[in-house]
Amino acid sequence: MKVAIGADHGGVHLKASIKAVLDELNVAYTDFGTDSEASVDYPDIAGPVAKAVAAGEYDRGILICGTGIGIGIAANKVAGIRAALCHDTFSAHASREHNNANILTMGERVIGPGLAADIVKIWLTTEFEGGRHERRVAKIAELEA
Ligand SMILES: O=C(CO)[C@H](O)[C@H](O)[C@H](O)COP(=O)(O)O
Repeated sequence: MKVAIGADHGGVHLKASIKAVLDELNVAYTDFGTDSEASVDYPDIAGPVAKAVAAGEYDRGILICGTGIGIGIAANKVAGIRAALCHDTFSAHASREHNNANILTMGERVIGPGLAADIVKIWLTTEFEGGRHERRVAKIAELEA
């Protein structure tokens, strides 16, 4: 599993703690920045991560901003991306089983590193269930056409 990870200035600290979780899990990742609290625009981080995931260069993406909202909205503009905002473990599980989410978004100004670590672990290890969900995800792709 290869993960692309990125954050705007509102998510740099949570990104650092999630990278430690990925290290602990022996999950390979590339950090697309940003690396300081200097203000950046979240679409400039979401775009490269989302395009790399959509191109198949990475299996999954993790994007963090202050809320997880803007960076997810931006990522979902890229065809093939199903970015899911998850601030609880139930949603993390369901976003994989039901939606086959390929990008996880979170907000550093919303949750702490402990819950975020649990969410990441669940999100990375939960498989897509397929079946009736396959049909629904295919209909999402039709909306992109
Ligand atoms: O949460 C975000 C977007 O949904 C981003 O982290 C932005 O940084 C947020 O809008 C806050 O912006 P600010 O320039 O740090 O006030």
